[in-house]
Amino acid sequence: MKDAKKQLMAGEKEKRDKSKVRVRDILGRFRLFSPNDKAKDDSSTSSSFEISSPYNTVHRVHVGYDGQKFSGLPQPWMDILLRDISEADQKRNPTAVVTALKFYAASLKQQEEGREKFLTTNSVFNSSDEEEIDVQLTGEVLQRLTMTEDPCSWSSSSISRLDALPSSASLPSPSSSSSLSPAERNDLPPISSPAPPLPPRQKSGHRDAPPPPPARTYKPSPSTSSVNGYHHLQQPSSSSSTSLTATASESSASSSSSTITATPDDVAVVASAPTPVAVEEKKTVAPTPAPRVPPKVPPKPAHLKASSGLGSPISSTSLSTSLNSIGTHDTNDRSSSSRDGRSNGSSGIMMTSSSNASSDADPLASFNKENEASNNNVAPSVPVLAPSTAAAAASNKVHNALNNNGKASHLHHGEDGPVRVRSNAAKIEKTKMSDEEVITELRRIVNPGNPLEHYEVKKQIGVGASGTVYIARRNDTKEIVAVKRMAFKSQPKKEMLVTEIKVMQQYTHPNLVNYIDSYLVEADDLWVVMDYLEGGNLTDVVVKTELDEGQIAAVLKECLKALHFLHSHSIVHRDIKSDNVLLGMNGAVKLTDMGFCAQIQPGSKRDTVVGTPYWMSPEILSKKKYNYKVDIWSLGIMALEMIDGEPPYMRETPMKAIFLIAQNGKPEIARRNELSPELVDFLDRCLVVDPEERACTEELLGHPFIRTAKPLTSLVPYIKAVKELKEKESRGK
Ligand SMILES: Nc1ncnc2c1ncn2[C@@H]1O[C@H](COP(=O)(O)OP(=O)(O)OP(=O)(O)O)[C@@H](O)[C@H]1O
Repeated sequence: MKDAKKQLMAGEKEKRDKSKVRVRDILGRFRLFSPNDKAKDDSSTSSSFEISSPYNTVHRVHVGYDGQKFSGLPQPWMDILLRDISEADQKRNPTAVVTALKFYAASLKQQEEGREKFLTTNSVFNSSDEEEIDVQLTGEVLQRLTMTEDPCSWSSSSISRLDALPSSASLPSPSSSSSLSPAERNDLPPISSPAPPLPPRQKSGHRDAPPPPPARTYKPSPSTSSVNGYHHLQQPSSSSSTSLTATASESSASSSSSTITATPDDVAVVASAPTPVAVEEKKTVAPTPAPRVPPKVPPKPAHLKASSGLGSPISSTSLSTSLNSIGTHDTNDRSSSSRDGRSNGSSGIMMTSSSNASSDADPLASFNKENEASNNNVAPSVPVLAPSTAAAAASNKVHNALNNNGKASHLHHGEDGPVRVRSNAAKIEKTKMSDEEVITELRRIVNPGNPLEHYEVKKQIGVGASGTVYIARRNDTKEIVAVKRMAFKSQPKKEMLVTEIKVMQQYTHPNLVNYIDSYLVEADDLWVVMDYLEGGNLTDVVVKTELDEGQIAAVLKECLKALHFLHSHSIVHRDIKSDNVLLGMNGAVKLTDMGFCAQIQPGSKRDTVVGTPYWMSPEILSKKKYNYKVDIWSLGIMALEMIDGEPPYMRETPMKAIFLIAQNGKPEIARRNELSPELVDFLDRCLVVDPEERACTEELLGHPFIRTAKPLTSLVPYIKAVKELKEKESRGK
């Protein structure tokens, strides 16, 4: 290995001397990223755990925690948990374990659907699909957790939920609401003791550390047999749990639950009967609890005050709260909830997952809304078809969803004339569009005709999760473009592709990869034609070379300009990482991959889990409400990528990485002492756990570190060197 590296280095020495490109002495991550290696790596990491994939199935895993260790997990999960997170660590921070388990559960869902993006360094699809996977903690777990860890870590999660509570709501939380969770303790060490030290990330040598997990292609371990404790329960998709209300036994660990208690995040602690039955929990009416003194509810943030009506309470009879139910908050039938948040005689606490943003479950909803709103300084709205078309039906669906989102009432025409009906009295319609509707919508936004009449496809340049990217030449102008071709019908998240095209069509900026055309050939072969960025992606550069601080500042400045543009149009990118930064041979730096973009109305927040674990902000991982500040966190992680060649915890398994992010919050800056104070401060402003305290694009664009940016041309020798190295590598194969 060392010899090969020496040879490679020698071969490039001459050029490097000339261009002074500092080549990184680590190639592992890059190699793992090669599409050819993908299948190999996947197969090497897969084991024998297989889960069938019935439609509309709820998988529920009831997890117990006795203060010492987790129980009730299927054995393969337990094996992975023990392999990745030591018992001591589990004990130290069970909440972080739960966060990791939630992601693991979601990864199984992804696996069932044949998607392999989850728990890899590739992007994670949003969690609206994950609502049907459910990890529930049972028994004494809440009580134990609140006793064994910092009790305030639970309540801090509740704080974010409390934002949406009616101010009169009481919260009989066992813990104080004033303290911060581990994840919120910015700049402080983890709760009880520090996390296990990370492997040192020296420039050279750290790749020779103990064998790392397959970094870019991690896949959860499968098993050949069905597993204990893993239930498949048929349930209509529309009835997926969306309540954030959670219940727990209050005092007696062995008795059935008698008190409704708010729990952290979306963690459902179902009735503490020894063997709870998942689906029935929704129908259970908890006995009326003894009155409890409500703790002080933190003041509601100003941006939520005006929208209390949006936080339509969810019935406490919806006891089953999915760990993965976020992002589905508009699908509940809230008709049974009364105004004060109580229902069916239950005196449980009502919490709502509704944010005052539109649904995350359907990114189109917000987009269509945006289209309808006049946004003249950006781009023309997408035209609306006649109501008789399927597109109009889809559009109506979106309208219904928006109306039913608690934002508007509508007129009901009864015998005695129109009656204004409260929006939350109407049945909420699930906003998810059918495949047919999505295709109709797609047809509406793509160019008509055959792309082969306009473009000549030259050669393949890359393979992504959703399709293959080619170089092509435009017949009329002879311009070289990139074409991404996707088999649309087999895409797991068709709406996201439509979203991506819409974002690209509507928002053009010098620091975004610009859209040129799109076509749908024979209802399946989707072409998206865009700028060709010959320099490839930033990942290749950060893995193979070491940029200096001036160059790092130059890249960050360009990314910040793109983010500033997106954020000022209320768009959050949600998947910022080096893989999604493309480079031109002239040093141009452009953001790509708009599939996860979402519209966030100013002042509002979202809660769908979207992104790529290693780059994800703590608030996304812990399923709190978030806003555009998530991009700033990810940008900080990307800065660390440029410094170290990889994001923090990259050498850990994804499960452990999620645990560590949830536990530690802000990552350790391994080479802090080697960095300029300006760069350290820049990182410190991006990697702030509390998003309210985290810098915005405006602040960062004026940051002293960004002012040290070198000209973009300084990147050119690096981009060229990497291209040559890659070509050499592919010739050697
Ligand atoms: N406009 C472009 N110009 C040059 N190279 C590109 C362009 N778009 C993508 N690529 C390259 O093609 C490869 C595949 O890109 P793609 O966007 O499909 O990857 P992905 O992000 O993994 O997939 P997906 O977007 O489907 O999740 C990557 O190496 C990327 O750098």
